[in-house]
Parts: sequence; structure tokens; C-alpha cells
Amino acid sequence: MSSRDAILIVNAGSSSVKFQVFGIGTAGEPVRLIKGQVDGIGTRPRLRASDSDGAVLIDRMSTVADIPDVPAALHAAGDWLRQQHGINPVAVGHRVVHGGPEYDKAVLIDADVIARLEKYVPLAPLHQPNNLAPIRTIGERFPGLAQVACFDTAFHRAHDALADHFALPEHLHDEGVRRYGFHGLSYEFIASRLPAVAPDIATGRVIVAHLGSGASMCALSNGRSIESTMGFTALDGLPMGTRPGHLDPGVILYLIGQQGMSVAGVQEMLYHDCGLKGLSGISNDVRELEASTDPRAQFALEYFAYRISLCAGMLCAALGGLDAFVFTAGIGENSAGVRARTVARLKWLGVELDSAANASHALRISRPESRCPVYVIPTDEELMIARHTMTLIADRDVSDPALARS
Ligand SMILES: Nc1ncnc2c1ncn2[C@@H]1O[C@H](COP(=O)(O)OP(=O)(O)O)[C@@H](O)[C@H]1O
Ligand SMILES: CC(=O)OP(=O)(O)O
Ligand SMILES: [Mg+2]
Repeated sequence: MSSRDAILIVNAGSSSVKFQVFGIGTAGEPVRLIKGQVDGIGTRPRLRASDSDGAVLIDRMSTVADIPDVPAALHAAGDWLRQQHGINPVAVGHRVVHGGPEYDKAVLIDADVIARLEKYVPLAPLHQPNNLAPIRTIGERFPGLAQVACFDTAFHRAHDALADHFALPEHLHDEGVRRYGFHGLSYEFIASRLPAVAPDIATGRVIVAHLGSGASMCALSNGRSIESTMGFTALDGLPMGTRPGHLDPGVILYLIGQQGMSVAGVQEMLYHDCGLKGLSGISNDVRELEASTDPRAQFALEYFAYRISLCAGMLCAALGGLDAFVFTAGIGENSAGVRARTVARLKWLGVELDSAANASHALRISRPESRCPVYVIPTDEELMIARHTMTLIADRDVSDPALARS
């Protein structure tokens, strides 16, 4: 493959770096070539990648000394892509979780953008530092290479003032203390899929439940986000693997004021020890909870479904009704059990689950006579990042005659 037209997509998480290489198709659309990840960073680093047919290209364990952190993981993946596949990308697109009030779309990265994104590290401590580290590493190693930041918050930036306010003194809103919403790249991708997979409801009122390591729900009206369960940070809304979701702020005051916990200690607990892990005392992984006969595991799963159903009621109110419900992301796409528990609590919406369709992870898992259809649609945040990156690169090439000639 010519490296002239390859772009690299990086989605750096807390203990893994997911990467994908896309070529450019005949109609200018991204075409996936390689999909890989380095996981177990800090514990048992493992580089894996496959081609577009799923054939394994590499599966290599490393030592923590060789791959101690996220930048080192990216080095390893980049060296492998260059040496084994001759890939020198023309641009790199990154998932960046927090874009604050200023970014309502993807942006070409320069030193000023990095400095601005640094400000949001405290608002996304689990994600933002790992999103920015590869941007800096690549910038230092390949100073001329175009890099694009694609934000989880951008798709929600057009929310009405009613949706993006907390009932706090207004000066805090002016300073950026707002309900942003996250997982926007995933919701934007789902919105882009609806006309193809469910044309009847694509322009309607749709709730999308992105249930992964982080979990949130989004109200889509005519393909646009009007409300999200997440707020200022990715702690709000649904309970998650290790985060609590919706929480009375009085609990934080109690932990600091009465229990003597430090702010850092509370932050550590809220991001790492709560949610399904905290409730069950067993695991944050739905697969382990589903395999367990411990009543605490079953309670955690039922609690998860209960909170999803409560948030569905809230988003229904925001939409003024409901035309469809969509499950997506790791749990939403793979756990028939979580979907069944959730849909059972949405009966009041006129949802009738088709158990066989649900068990086989079919596209439509509600019965034909169900008043409100329910779908399972796989998300693809990386493809969404590739689309934004290609658009920005094409715009840059057009507006820069020197680049257009090169
Ligand atoms: N087959 C499965 N059954 C149930 N849950 C699953 C399955 N596969 C993945 N999951 C859940 O999906 C979660 C990860 O979702 P994912 O969207 O990949 O998260 P992220 O990309 O944010 O790390 C895991 O924590 C696990 O609980
Ligand atoms: C924003 C967020 O929670 O992301 P993730 O689900 O990848 O943790
Ligand atoms: Mg995710």
C-alpha cells in the first residue's frame, strides 16, 4: 500500500492504546486496513493487530520495561507499522475526550490547541492525559505530520441552554462549568448509520445507550443530540464499570468533611472503585458478573438496568416521546442479558422483546408488533475519527496551494 494515502487513528485509554490504519477509497471515504491495540500497559503489555478480514498480523507480548506507558505503546505500534508494513501516515486522528466549551468540531492540532486541551485534564483525569500524551509524542517525533483532535463532547455542543446548565450561579456556567455530554463520536456514528439500517426512525426521536467501560445515553432528535446523561465530567449519569454515575453532591461533601478523605482520594475512588465493581465487590466486567452466581453480581446487573431505565424516562421527556431505542458499545452490543433486563423495565414504552433475536444479537431485537422498536447497532468511533480527519486534511490541502502541489 502506498503510505501517501494512509491515515492513523489513535484512541488512547487508561491502560490501552487502540489504533487503526485507514486508506482512502475511490469515493474519498476511509477504508479500514489494519486494526490493533496495545493493552495491559503497566501490567502485561501485548501488541495485537489484524487486517480488514480479521486475519491476525501480530500478537506479541512485551515487558513492562519495554512498554512502561502510553507513549511507549504508541512507539511500539508505530515502529511495527513502519517496519513491517511500510506505513508512514499522512495524518493522525486522535480521540480526545474533553473539548470544553470551545470545540464544537474536530480541529487540526498545533501548540495552541494542545495548551487549550491541557486545561481540561482535571475534567477528564482518566482520559485526557492519555489522549494528549500520544499527540505530544508524535508531534516531537514527526513535527510536520498533520494531527487532528476529534472530541467526545463536540456532537453535544449544540444543546439548548436548558440542557447544558447546572442550577448553579451563572458565573460558573460562563467559566465552563456545564453539562457537556460525552461519547459523542459514538453517537455521531450511530446517527450516521440510522438512515441505512433503520430509515423509518432516522429522523425521529431515538435514545441511544452507549454501554461500554464508560456508559452514557443520548437523546437524538432528527439525528442531532439534544440531551445526554453525562455532564461536566464522564462521572455523571449511568453507573459504569468503575464510576458511580449520578450522585448526590452531598456524598462528596460527607466524604471530605466527615470522613476526612482528600480530594485526590475521592477522585481515585470515583473513577476506579465505584459502579459495577463497587456494587458487586467482584468485577467491573459484565462478562464476569454474568458468569457469577453471587447475589451481589446479580444485584449490580439489575441496578445497571434499573438506572438505564430511569435515564430512558428522562430522555423520553426531553424528546417528548420515543420512536426507537438503540443499544451499542461493548456491553450494549454483546450482553443479551443486560439488554433483556433493561427492555423488561421499558415495557411501559410499549416495547416487546424478541428473545431469540436478542440472543442472536440481531439488528432489531423487538417483536414486529412492538410499538417502539429496539435495535443493536455496533458503534465505530475510529471510523468517525477517520472521517473527520480526512475532511480536515482535504480542506487543508485545498486551502494550502503549497501542500496541494506537493
Ligand atoms: N461478550 C460480552 N458479554 C458481556 N459484556 C461484554 C462482552 N464483551 C465485552 N463486554 C463488556 O464491554 C465492556 C467494554 O466495552 P467497550 O465499549 O469495549 O469499552 P471501552 O472501549 O470504553 O474500553 C467490558 O467492560 C465488558 O464488560
Ligand atoms: C467518556 C468515556 O467515559 O469514555 P470511555 O467509555 O472510553 O471510558
Ligand atoms: Mg469506549
